[in-house]
Amino acid sequence: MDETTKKKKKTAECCGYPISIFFIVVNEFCERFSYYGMRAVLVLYFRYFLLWDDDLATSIYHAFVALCYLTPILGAIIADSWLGKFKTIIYLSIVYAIGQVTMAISTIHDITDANRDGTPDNFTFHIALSMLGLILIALGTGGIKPCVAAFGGDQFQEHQSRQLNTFFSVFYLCINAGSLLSTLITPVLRAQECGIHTQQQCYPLAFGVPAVLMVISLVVFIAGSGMYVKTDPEGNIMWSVCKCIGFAIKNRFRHRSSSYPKREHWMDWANEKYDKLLIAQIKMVLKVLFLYIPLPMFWTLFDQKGSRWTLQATTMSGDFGAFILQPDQMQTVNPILILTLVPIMDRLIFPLIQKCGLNFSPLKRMTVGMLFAAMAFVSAALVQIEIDKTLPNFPSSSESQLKVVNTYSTTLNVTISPNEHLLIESFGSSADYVTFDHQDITVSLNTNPVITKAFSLIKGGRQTLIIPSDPTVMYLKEDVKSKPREGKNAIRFVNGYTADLNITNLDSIEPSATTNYTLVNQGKRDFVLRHGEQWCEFSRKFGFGASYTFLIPSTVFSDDCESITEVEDMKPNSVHMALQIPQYFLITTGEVMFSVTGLQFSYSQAPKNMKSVLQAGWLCTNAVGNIIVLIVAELGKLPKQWAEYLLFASLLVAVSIIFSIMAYFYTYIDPAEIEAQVRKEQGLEPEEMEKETIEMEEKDEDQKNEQGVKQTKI
Ligand SMILES: CC(C)C[C@H](NC(=O)[C@@H](N)Cc1ccccc1)C(=O)O
Repeated sequence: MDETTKKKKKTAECCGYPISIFFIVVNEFCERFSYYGMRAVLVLYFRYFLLWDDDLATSIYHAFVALCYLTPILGAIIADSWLGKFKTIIYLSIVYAIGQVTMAISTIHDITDANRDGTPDNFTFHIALSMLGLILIALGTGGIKPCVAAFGGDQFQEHQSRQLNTFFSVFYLCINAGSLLSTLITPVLRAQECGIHTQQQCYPLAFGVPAVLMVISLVVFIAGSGMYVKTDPEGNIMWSVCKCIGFAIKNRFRHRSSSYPKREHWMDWANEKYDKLLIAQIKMVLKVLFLYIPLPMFWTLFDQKGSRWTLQATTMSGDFGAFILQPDQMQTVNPILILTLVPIMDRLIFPLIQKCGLNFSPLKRMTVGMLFAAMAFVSAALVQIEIDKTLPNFPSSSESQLKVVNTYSTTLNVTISPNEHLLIESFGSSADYVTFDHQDITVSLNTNPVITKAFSLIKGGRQTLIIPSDPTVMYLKEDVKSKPREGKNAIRFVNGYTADLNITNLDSIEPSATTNYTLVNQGKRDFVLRHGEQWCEFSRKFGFGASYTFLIPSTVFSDDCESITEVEDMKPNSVHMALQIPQYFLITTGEVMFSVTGLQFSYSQAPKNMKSVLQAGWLCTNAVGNIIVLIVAELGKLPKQWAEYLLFASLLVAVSIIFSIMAYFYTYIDPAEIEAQVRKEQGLEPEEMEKETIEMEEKDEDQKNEQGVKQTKI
């Protein structure tokens, strides 16, 4: 039975949809849960389990994401040239599940924690195992990605073209439902404590649940195997494509003299040796791939949601009254909006546009999607301008900033050479930082006798001059010079008490000493101060992104911690995270128009034996977009973040103009019809041809109207 016949095999239907689709969308839901769930805790695993620094953790994370969108090419080649989509999905899902299990095992600290101190003793083992796991996951997730969407499309018969379009929307909904649930659940699992010998953050559970979901995904897919329409690969198609293109180029070069008549298309130079059908199919694929060239720019903006926009959120306030939103949780707005916008677009907006007689063809939708993404970045720039107004005035690389804290018993007159005079009361501080364009300063205090001391400030840094109860030992302490990470608050204590103090979660602190900064989350936090039998409790409510120095006086125990003074080194964030919602709304509207349409378009414009290849080409635009983000991050940025957002928005507008011109010259095709025409011209399979022609006539006209199809002969 050849493939065309298989396509006509009657499949079980429910409400006009093939029942097999149910297994495919559930499989996609579980797979995306597995992928995004693992991704949600990956950077934290690198940072706090493997103890990598921020730069290494984020670079490896982005490299992994880019790899996940490069491996689709491999999966597509295997599927279209060798195993077929069904077997490729099964085999690569097994690789994927093994990868997830390997990753989960690599996070069990007890495996190498011989001394039972809660940290692994052999990091090489954990790094090697997790890298192996990640490579297998990238192979699996990327490899099956182009096959699953195309395999879903294959389940539909010719008369189900409207259902086919809805399938791609439902498919996208499942992706986002899976990713939304897992991004909410896995961080909670990670926050649990577990372990055999010592209780630690529960990474094995956070990675284990995605591994289980991947196994379920595989089982669900296998469960549907009796119902699928399975198309066999037609030999090593990719190799034939490469050879055919190579021959056309060589042949064209050999006949470059003007004495040879021109051919309609450069691929026609392969006519002498290759089948007309193959040449026609290659032309279809190349036309679409050419159209994809500008598309990575969309993903370059889109993928910055996870990086730049999350960083932007760390400088904002996430207090929504009824709940507190962490900066990285803001990203879940995207899948939530997808779940609401896809049905609205499909059921309301697109039909309405069609009713108005406007031809909103797929390529027009994609162009508008790009413009929405550009508007999202303009919105991000406006929000950034608002944030910048509230940010502290951090020192430039040539400046130094200094603040003075006085824990001496009386008010002091502090003179900082050459002409800075500050009057600072006991257990108080200078109002704000003083900026110097030189590093060497001399500080004089109006004590009796006058105390004078020279200091060298840090270039580009912020410091506090701590004047303790014995001012002769005044000293400099380095301050935070950027907003604390993840919207947390940086706090520290100066011990003005006469003896050592113990403070909850901090090391013991000597008299006159200052602790290093500790990061605390938003909300009410309690600290217990102890010295021997004496203790008192001290509570403070924190917002987002502030920094404080708490001055502990000698009377701290007699007045039950009441006299602790708070010095605000950095104001809490005041611009609300809700202001990011418009930019999320715009980028998600853009995503629905661009990504869901692109998925459908890549399927509908591909010849039947190259459906996965074109899906892989589509996913590759995402990989290139991710790589551009990496390069831009490395190359440094514009001095102002809002300017960078505007630059990206303008670049995308320029790219969308180029894309719209390319789209104008693109003629939509029905690959099946073109293949039938070529076969007819070749005088092949007359019976088969007849059947196809009848079916094509029966085909739903709606799709053509919807897509603005202009049938053409390649
Ligand atoms: C890039 C892929 C083609 C598209 C797809 N991604 C999405 O649908 C995102 N909206 C999912 C998401 C979830 C959570 C946070 C950000 C984005 C995919 O993964 O297949």
